[in-house]
Amino acid sequence: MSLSRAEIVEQLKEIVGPQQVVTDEETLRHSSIDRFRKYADIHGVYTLPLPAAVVKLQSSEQVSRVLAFMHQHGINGVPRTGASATEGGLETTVRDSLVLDGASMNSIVNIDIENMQATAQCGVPLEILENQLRAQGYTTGHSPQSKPLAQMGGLVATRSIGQFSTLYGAIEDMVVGLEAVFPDGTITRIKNVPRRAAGPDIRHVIIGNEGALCYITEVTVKIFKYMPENNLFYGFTLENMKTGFAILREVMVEGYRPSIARLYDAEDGSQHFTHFADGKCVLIFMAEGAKGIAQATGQGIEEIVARFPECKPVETSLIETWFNNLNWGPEKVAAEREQILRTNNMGFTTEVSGDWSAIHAIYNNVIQRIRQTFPHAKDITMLGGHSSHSYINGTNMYFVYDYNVVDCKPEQEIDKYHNPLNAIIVEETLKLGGSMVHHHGIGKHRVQWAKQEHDSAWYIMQGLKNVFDPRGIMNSGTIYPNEK
Ligand SMILES: Cc1cc2nc3c(=O)[nH]c(=O)nc-3n(C[C@H](O)[C@H](O)[C@H](O)COP(=O)(O)OP(=O)(O)OC[C@H]3O[C@@H](n4cnc5c(N)ncnc54)[C@H](O)[C@@H]3O)c2cc1C
Repeated sequence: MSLSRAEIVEQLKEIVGPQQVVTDEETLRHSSIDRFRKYADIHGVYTLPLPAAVVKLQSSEQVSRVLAFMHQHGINGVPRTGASATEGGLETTVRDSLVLDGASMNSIVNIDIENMQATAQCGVPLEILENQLRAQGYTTGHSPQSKPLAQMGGLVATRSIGQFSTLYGAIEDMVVGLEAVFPDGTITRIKNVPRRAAGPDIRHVIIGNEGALCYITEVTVKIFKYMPENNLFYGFTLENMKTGFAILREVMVEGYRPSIARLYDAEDGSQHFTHFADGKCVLIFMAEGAKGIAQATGQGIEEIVARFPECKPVETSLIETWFNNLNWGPEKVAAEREQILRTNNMGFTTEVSGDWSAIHAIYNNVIQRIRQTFPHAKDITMLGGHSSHSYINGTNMYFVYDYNVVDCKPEQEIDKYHNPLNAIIVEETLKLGGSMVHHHGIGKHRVQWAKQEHDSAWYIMQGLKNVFDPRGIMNSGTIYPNEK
């Protein structure tokens, strides 16, 4: 027989101690959502079932005991660390869920310069780890825009990516080993080695699981030498996205690895680079690393861009200024809330990827379909996007859309605007063989396309869920559609 809400809370208090179990209404409301429902949140409207409690976890052993308790009684849990999620991964859609907060597990366990790796608990904010490393002349190389907010567990759980990905890779390229706890309470540790061929790479069962398979408690990542004195910046304006994609492709195919390689369309470019975009697309690069490498990379980029006469260089200090103000901390989140309340105008993003032969068509088809078919297109105040992470075989497209919220209650906003716009972007991407999600995770609002995204490989995805979370207690409705 299932436990009542009061029984869940009582038994949890016995497991972790009463101080660690938070049940005040205000905390529970804010813990029932993430930034996908930021409009409703700003207006104080919460429509999802409130969790029974937020559990402040202190150790892997506690995580193990709590998961085993949930597993035994069929209680749904939503793992959380930095709470910067944007795709509904933190929404509590099941009654009497528990929010499993790992933010207090925040020790940097080891910085191992000899072996160029750092180990941190799941609740260590990336910015804290990065600052400690930089003080010693090293870097994680990971720099998502949410660096001041996000923590190591969530960064790994979402397969996050940072602004310097073209050089350092995304989080999956950085993770050496990890510790995680599975729903039956098993604590498992994947050891730190440079490489091995001992069967499939099981790190990938954990990286990107979005809390739907296991709880990440500790992470070891690679570190790199930090040499900002060698950074070189480049910026260009150009007429069209097609040329921009062609340049990005050339840079990647010729083997250059700038840390930043970004292409903005005219609308997005005007938003970010008001001081010089002049209604044009914008292409920017940063070269970094050891001096010789940074200079050779910069020279290579200049040579490639020179083959495209429509590109006009801009003063490099303009790019550096933009770069230094890119990240989002709590103050920008607060300012955004205030602005949305004042203007009723808000913005969202949807990030996808495609190979070189598809990406321009994905970009065009999405923009045209939104402009021509979205019933509330007149409320859109900005529609565009950028490519920010390139690979030898393709790139991503990060669509950005702002709109005025007109004639709808706060709780209706996502269905009137955000979800239909998301749907167009996902559908157009899947049609051309791309991936519907490049780096924010599937969350709960792209989950209806998860099977289509994976197609016949869904067999493997489903197998993981069946084996590791047979009772379906881990973040129900995230990655795996809720069949009930
Ligand atoms: C302003 C802004 C900018 C952003 N920029 C970027 C960017 O540049 N690149 C990028 O990749 N993302 C970006 N994001 C998205 C977000 O920051 C990332 O997804 C980040 O990795 C989430 O980390 P977090 O600690 O905040 O996780 P949370 O928000 O707490 O959780 C995210 C997801 O991971 C799960 N989870 C959290 N902790 C654990 C754990 N310990 N074990 C298992 N599952 C867990 C949660 O259940 C949830 O599904 C941005 C978000 C914002 C608000």
